[in-house]
Amino acid sequence: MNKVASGQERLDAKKPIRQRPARADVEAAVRLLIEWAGDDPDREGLIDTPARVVQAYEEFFDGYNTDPAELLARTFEETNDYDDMIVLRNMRLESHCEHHVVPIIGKVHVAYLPAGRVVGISKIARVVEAYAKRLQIQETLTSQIADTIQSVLRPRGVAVVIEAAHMCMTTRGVRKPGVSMVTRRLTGVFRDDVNLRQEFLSSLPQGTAFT
Ligand SMILES: Nc1nc2c(ncn2[C@@H]2O[C@H](COP(=O)(O)OP(=O)(O)OP(=O)(O)O)[C@@H](O)[C@H]2O)c(=O)[nH]1
Ligand SMILES: [Zn+2]
Repeated sequence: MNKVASGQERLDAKKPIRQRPARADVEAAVRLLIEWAGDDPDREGLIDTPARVVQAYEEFFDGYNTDPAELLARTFEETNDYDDMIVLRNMRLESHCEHHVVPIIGKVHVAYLPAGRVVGISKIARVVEAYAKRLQIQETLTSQIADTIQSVLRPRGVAVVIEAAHMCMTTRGVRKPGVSMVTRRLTGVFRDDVNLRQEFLSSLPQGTAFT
């Protein structure tokens, strides 16, 4: 098992990153937002909405409760010299933009080249979730996923590509539906070896962010 954090760091990771405000205060804040929208928070259809929104936030932002590095702590020695690319394509991305707190919906593709040890594939998807379920910008999300896998698993290289639609651009503001943003982070051999990088990038499905 890789060493990923000291005992104290591990204990800290189980706590939320920040002290949370009281639930009642947050529900009161949602009431205010309903009034700001122009509606009556006491009408029947809205009376339970503050509680629902607070609960939804617990789901949307559950990533703050998880230490992504810890998720990769259990690795398996690969004894048959498997040394080629391992690719997880088409992981659905559901995140929220840190500027407007509206959804970012897309796809995440992750590849790594192992150096003796491999990780359970679901753990890669869990790392994606742990960072996606936070307030994000796409560039940061992309880098965090790649850099965590690189620093904990220490493979020969990691490649992360994200293609996503930002609701802050499609449903408000500039209102450009159909636009997707593509970001990528390459480490190790994926950064240095043009052919390898090309092999990975050309294996990715194109234009799939909205499905
Ligand atoms: N680079 C980057 N920008 C993002 C991301 N998500 C949203 N944005 C942009 O963040 C910017 C915030 O700009 P501001 O001028 O501060 O906010 P705003 O007045 O609401 O901007 P508009 O969306 O243009 O109306 C906007 O251009 C968004 O499109 C992201 O993941 N990465
Ligand atoms: Zn936004």
